[in-house]
Amino acid sequence: MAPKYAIGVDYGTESGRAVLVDLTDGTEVADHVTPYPHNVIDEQLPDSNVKLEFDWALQHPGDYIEVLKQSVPAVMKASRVDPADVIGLGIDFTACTMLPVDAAGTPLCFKPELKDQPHSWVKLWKHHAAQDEANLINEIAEQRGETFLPRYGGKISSEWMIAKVWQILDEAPELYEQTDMFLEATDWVVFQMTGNKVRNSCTAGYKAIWHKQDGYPSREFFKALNPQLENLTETKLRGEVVPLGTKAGELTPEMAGLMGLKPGIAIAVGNVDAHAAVPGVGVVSPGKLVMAMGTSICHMLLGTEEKRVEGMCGVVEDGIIPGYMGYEAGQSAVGDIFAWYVEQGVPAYVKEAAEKEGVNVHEWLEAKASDYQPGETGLLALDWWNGNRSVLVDTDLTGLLIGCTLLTKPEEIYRALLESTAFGTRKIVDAFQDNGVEVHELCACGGLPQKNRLLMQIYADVTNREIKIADSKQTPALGAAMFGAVAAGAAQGGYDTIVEAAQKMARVRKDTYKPIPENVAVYELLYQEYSKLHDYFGRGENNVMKRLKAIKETTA
Ligand SMILES: Nc1ncnc2c1ncn2[C@@H]1O[C@H](COP(=O)(O)OP(=O)(O)O)[C@@H](O)[C@H]1O
Ligand SMILES: O=C(CO)[C@H](O)[C@H](O)COP(=O)(O)O
Repeated sequence: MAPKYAIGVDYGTESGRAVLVDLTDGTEVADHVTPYPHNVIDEQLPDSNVKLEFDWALQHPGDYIEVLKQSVPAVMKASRVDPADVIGLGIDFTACTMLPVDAAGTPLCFKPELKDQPHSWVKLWKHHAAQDEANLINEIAEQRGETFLPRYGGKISSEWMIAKVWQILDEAPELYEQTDMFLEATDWVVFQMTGNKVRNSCTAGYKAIWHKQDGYPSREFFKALNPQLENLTETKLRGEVVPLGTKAGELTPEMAGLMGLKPGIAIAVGNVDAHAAVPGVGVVSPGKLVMAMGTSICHMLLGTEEKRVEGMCGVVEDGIIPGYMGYEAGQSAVGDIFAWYVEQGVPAYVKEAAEKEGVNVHEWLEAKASDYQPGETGLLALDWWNGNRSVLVDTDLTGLLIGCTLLTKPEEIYRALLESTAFGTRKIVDAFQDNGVEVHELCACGGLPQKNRLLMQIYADVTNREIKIADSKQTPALGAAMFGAVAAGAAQGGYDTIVEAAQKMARVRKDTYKPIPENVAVYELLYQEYSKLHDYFGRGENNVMKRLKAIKETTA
């Protein structure tokens, strides 16, 4: 029989990419990236004078369709694979990236009369302007002794569905009324391809407080937030929630025409980028922490029991791999911090030198920073440039760099920023380990492990654990393709379970990053200092970051 193929489409923060995968062994035959034409909308609405407030991050839903229109035909063309041999397609997405739609499923921002209303647009995962609502959700849930709270590390994040929905109700009540449903963007794109509105258990579980046995929180809880939210889950969040790997439907003839595929192929229910990466890197059993390392890091882990872990993003039964508890934690900015420094903090001579040497600024700084030993810069940083997702769960926290002198060099600051993110990951590893969820080894995927060797060695040294690296450059997309193959099923040339698909299709590289004992010892000392700063600024002893933010908001 001719080999069969599936396509995985990975929707990242700034771009979407499609990968065409051979189902016999996971070979990535072709890939193509489409940058989102509108990128992240965080200053002004498109074709409008409307300026956005601080902490907003929106997207244009049309950009997601553009990825299907450009990247899918591009991989078909490059591979010369016969469309008849493509049996399934899966997608993964950033989350919670959500949007309000009308009864026909049309995004409200597509309506001319609503396009100038910021709340009609897609709220990207890193939209952090619903922190007030998140704080109240946590306060009220705690007062009421809601049993869901421990499943989310004790705090519901402002990045998630309920805080974002409530912000819309608070700030744009008419738009809330006009909304027929709030959908995760991943479910909306699947709806575009199949005509079926199906909610996936992964985003519902991690981002919308849905539980396999208990469903959503009670009407009483929502009423306590705001009486207008009492019926939220039966109305604007209604819809069947189905497990990962389920076939959401078949590709419609119209979309097949746009994408260069055959109508009727199996489309898997939506998934989250980091979660799809777990089978993508071949992890289908406990003890192996998968780090999806890009603009942010998501830390994914399987376990057999539901444990309480401070500040984790969530534990969801079957949330990653069926049969296991799926744990998620994360850091809201990692690559984004390095990007900030490269774009905003580096002197002109660095940019000129990098250009002269034919490397990018990251590469130039990495090479220079590699000449330093751990501790030699005298610097230490807190990695909260975009708030803290785990373990403090507080988007109002901000960055900190300590130890600068008149002799401090850009590469030293760059190294301190790399180290700060490794310390943030160590906090997460320790939180799991200390609460009985074992972490034996780390598996890294995403853009960063391909780009920065120094960063990966620092992570091995700071966590004192070996790090395996995914062989795929597009691990979430590979995982999404696996789910596409499962949606198609073995009878069509796919797989019946995600475990089988991962065993056949995933690979890690032979070379790994191993901790260097001398570095581990110094980083242990630095980590103790990091921990003191972490608790001092992050646990209420000195709320200077919040006070500065409050002053900024009143004077802006
Ligand atoms: N050489 C480098 N070292 C460290 N970070 C880098 C380097 N090159 C790019 N980055 C960062 O990588 C991030 C993009 O990661 P990537 O995995 O490609 O994207 P995404 O998170 O959107 O999927 C950006 O935040 C960028 O600043
Ligand atoms: O919270 C998430 C998953 O649960 C986001 O999707 C993620 O943090 C964004 O990913 P990336 O940095 O790869 O764009």
